Amino acid sequence: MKNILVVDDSKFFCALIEKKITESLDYQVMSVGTYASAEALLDVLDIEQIDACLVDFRLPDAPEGEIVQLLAKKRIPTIVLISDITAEIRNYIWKFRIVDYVIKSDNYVTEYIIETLQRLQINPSIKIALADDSKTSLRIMSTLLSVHKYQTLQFNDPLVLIEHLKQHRDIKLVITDYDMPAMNGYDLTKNIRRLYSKQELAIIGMSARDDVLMSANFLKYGADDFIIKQSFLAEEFYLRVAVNTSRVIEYEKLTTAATKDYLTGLNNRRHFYELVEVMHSSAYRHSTPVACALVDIDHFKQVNDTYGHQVGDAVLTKIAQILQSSVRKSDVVARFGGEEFCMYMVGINRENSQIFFDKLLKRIEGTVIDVDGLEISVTVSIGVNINHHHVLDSMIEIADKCLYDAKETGRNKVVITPEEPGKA
Ligand SMILES: Nc1nc2c(ncn2[C@@H]2O[C@H](COP(=O)(O)OP(=O)(O)OP(=O)(O)O)[C@@H](O)[C@H]2O)c(=O)[nH]1
Repeated sequence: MKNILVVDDSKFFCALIEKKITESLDYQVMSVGTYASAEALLDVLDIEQIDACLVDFRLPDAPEGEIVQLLAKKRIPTIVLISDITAEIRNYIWKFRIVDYVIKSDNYVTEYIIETLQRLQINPSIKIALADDSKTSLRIMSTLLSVHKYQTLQFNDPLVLIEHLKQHRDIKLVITDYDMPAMNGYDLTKNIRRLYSKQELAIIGMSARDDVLMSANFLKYGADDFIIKQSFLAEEFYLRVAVNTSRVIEYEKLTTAATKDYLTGLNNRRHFYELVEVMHSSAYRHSTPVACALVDIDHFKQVNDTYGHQVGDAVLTKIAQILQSSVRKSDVVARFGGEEFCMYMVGINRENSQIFFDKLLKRIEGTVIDVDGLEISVTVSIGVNINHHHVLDSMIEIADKCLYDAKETGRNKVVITPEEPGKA
């Protein structure tokens, strides 16, 4: 477990924030009240184990913010607590590349700290692309974002960025300058919007131009936000990045909840139908061979009854992984419910279906599933329909009959639909 170091001489505040952090985050909290004790602790601790630091700007033995400098030297992400912010103090603390500062008297303070710490946990999985022809701008933005632990990719050519976005769908935010030789920010925004909706990827436009229309135009072409380079403030930049990436992540979570099985991460039954209906009608029209298989774990009730539901869940998750990793990207695997899975594969003939499902059966039988030291093996029965029927539900119904035969005739076996007369 990662650690948060709190340096504050108020015992009340330390107790309050420790309670809030341990309630809502997977962090262990260490608290000290002085600069000297923080320094002594940092000398003996493994810095890698400290995920973030929360420090009071004014400590009894270091009243001028010396603690901020100490933590910056150790490169620990730091949130500064302060009760009397002035322009001078603000400039001083930002020099040390802090994560953020928080005004202590504010009622909202603990909530804001928790949100910021939560973001520091999530941000390493968020990829942000930066488009700017100025290497200095790219470096400044990338450094700022790395303090908040975001992953960044830098592009000085917008055309290269567009190609990258076509190949990789994991970028959550693009921050783009306006003036670039190969393509301006408006055109880049328009091009990105042809590839991604606002829910899938956010865009922030940026410009140093003194043009009042720039912000409105960026937004009209599909950007979500705009930052003026001249009045650039780190705290504003971070908030805009956080708001825009959070929106995309929240949408992604909603989509995942609607389409994926919560336990195994496979497609759920509803999404299987959404994906496969289209594939199947095309395969049927073009007489492309398909295999529709139902896979059911044998005597799964016994696993639950003997070892408990948690072990049962681990077994389901492992089998799901095996099924998903056995097929091509173009095939669809879903959990249909309970211990039953459905697989739909395009372009596989009778001979290859037999080879594929026999191999899958053996792979599952030979897998030892380790659940906290407990070693379990299971077998599956598989019913496969490779005969064409234009209705998808009928394809599945026929596979289900084969599965029933596999169960009835001994389990741990594959039953494939017999050849249809006249269709050899
Ligand atoms: N752990 C766990 N168990 C589940 C889940 N969904 C369904 N089950 C259990 O799966 C078991 C299915 O049992 P049965 O339908 O009798 O089938 P079986 O024991 O596999 O027997 P055969 O299919 O005939 O080989 C039941 O005990 C369900 O409670 C789940 O999400 N997690």
